[in-house]
Amino acid sequence: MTTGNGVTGVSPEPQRPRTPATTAAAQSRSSRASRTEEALSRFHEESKLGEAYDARNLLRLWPFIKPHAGYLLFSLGLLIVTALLAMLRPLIMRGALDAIDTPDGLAHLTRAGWMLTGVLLTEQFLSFPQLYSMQLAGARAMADLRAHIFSFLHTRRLAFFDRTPVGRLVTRVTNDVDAINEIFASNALNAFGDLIRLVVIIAIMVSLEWHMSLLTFAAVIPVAVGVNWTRRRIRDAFREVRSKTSRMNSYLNEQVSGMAVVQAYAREDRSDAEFDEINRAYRGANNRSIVYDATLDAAIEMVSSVCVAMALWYAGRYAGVESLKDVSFGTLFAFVAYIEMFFVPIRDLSSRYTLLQSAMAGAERVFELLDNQDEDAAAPPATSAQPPADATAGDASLAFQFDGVTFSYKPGLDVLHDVSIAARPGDKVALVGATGAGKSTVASLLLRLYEVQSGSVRVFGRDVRSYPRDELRKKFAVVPQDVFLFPGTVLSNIAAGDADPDRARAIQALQRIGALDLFERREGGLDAQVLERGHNFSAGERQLIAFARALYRDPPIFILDEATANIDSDTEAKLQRALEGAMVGRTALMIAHRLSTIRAADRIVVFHKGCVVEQGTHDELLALGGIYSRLYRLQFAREAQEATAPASSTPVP
Ligand SMILES: Nc1ncnc2c1ncn2[C@@H]1O[C@H](COP(=O)(O)OP(=O)(O)OP(=O)(O)O)[C@@H](O)[C@H]1O
Repeated sequence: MTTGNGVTGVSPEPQRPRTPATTAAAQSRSSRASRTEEALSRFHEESKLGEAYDARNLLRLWPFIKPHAGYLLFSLGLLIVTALLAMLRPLIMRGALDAIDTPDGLAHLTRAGWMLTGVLLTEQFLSFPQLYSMQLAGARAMADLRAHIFSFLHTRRLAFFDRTPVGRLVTRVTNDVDAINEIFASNALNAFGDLIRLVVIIAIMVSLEWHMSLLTFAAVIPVAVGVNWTRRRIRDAFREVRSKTSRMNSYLNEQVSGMAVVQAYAREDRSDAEFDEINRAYRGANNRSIVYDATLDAAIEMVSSVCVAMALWYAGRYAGVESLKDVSFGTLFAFVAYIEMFFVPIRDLSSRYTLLQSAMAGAERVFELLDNQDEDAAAPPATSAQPPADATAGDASLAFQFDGVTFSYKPGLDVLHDVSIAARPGDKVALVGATGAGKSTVASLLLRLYEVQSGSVRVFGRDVRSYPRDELRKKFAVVPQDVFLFPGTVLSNIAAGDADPDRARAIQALQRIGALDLFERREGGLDAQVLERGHNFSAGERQLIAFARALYRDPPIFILDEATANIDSDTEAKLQRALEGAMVGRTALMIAHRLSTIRAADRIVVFHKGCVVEQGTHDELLALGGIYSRLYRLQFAREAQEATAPASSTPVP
């Protein structure tokens, strides 16, 4: 069900009598809900673009078209030939009709028939390579553009993905590029041929009979007014179509990804209603573009018919007039044919213009995305290892070091405040603190997924901003809380990022965490198929794969974000011991909620509301009697009692 203001609502509840208090509460709820809707809609809907289309956006496509320009030129060459050939047809007919009363009139007619056949066949014969080469150029250029956008996305910082819905990005790479491709696929570049045709037709018409030509040309004025009137509206309609497509893709992406929650919370009806709303908006935007397009088409068709009628009227009215004496039947026939031909390129030009508008809308969106380079220029240099001007040399004997780091995802809302942490090579540092205290953010900054606002983050003495991206990331292996698996096999997932997976190394990695048996028992073993997002593996199995992936990578620093959260205590105990061996000599940053993780640490850093409030060993912090000791008493002490017995009795694999 949809409310009047366009906000989707759930199925109606039974009406209760409303007191002033409940009404006020309901109003406040509804205004909150509509604010949320507005915010969501702002997030999903496209930003408003400039008033006029910038045709320069189409010129910016040239680098992608240039490598395939040969096909394009070939196609345009053929286009000129076919356009000129089409012009010959009425002239051939005129010759035949004018000669019909002469003694060899029939022979003329037969010759004209053969000539027409020849012209038509040549046109058709040439139109295949013309269309084929045009579409080939377009398909290849657009494939290059899609590849460019995709690699461009890889250079964006996470902050960019935080504020851009996935559906919008999908729309850029698919629908918007398709809209540009329509220039080639629908032969919009035939506009070039249309113009040539128009010029030739005008020249022929004037040479045939200039009075009647002027009547026809006068009709161009209402057509021009009509085209101009619809042009703006079609452009706006196309912009809206693009925007609604993007919204629909975003919504579909969210709903399909969150299908488990939708079904578990019986949210299907509400989702249907929301989708209905988006779908209706999309259909409305499409309808508007269709209406304007059809109106323009019909108007041009009507003007063309009126012109033919006027030409016939003129010829009939002034048949005996001196200046028209030489208008033969053949000329009149050819003239009427040229009037119809005259409006074809005009009509085609307007529909090609419509396509061009759609393509420009697509190009505008694509380049809007590609232009955000400055905003997200935070992508680390790919090759240069030059440190930024404000980077100072750090202590090279430290594996990593946070020095007075302050960071916020949104301006003014500090998530980390003046954080200083350091770890020597081989140290195991645990970050402890309440939910939302900023622990995972520390890990993100270490990988330079986000940029610090002040202070510095150094890895092996070097500011992370001075590292080429690949070099920095190679120093880490991350085992996140929520493991992402790519479709493929267990082996390809363990060897993620490795084009040529090393099976022996993957087996060794699984062996080291004591999970080889578990995966070998599975049908297919290491070659068992992993479906999208690893849905056919349990959360614990996914975490084990992530551990194996980390060991396979063999980096100097591990980041474990509550990495054993989904593993049963028995397996976790085995894993802990196996990891102790595997991680000897390596540095680890462990984000910990469980005592077992904290126990493995040499040093514990306690976070509270984005600040480091305590640092030290387990015993030191207990003795301090601060936040950690309170946390320990409330949470870990019970866990310790429960875990001691089974954990200590479990044999090491
Ligand atoms: N991408 C993001 N954009 C905006 N805010 C974010 C983002 N990621 C985290 N935050 C906010 O930053 C704060 C710290 O988040 P962080 O994930 O670092 O906490 P945490 O201590 O790891 O929490 P948890 O223990 O629940 O994993 C939280 O208030 C969170 O809402």
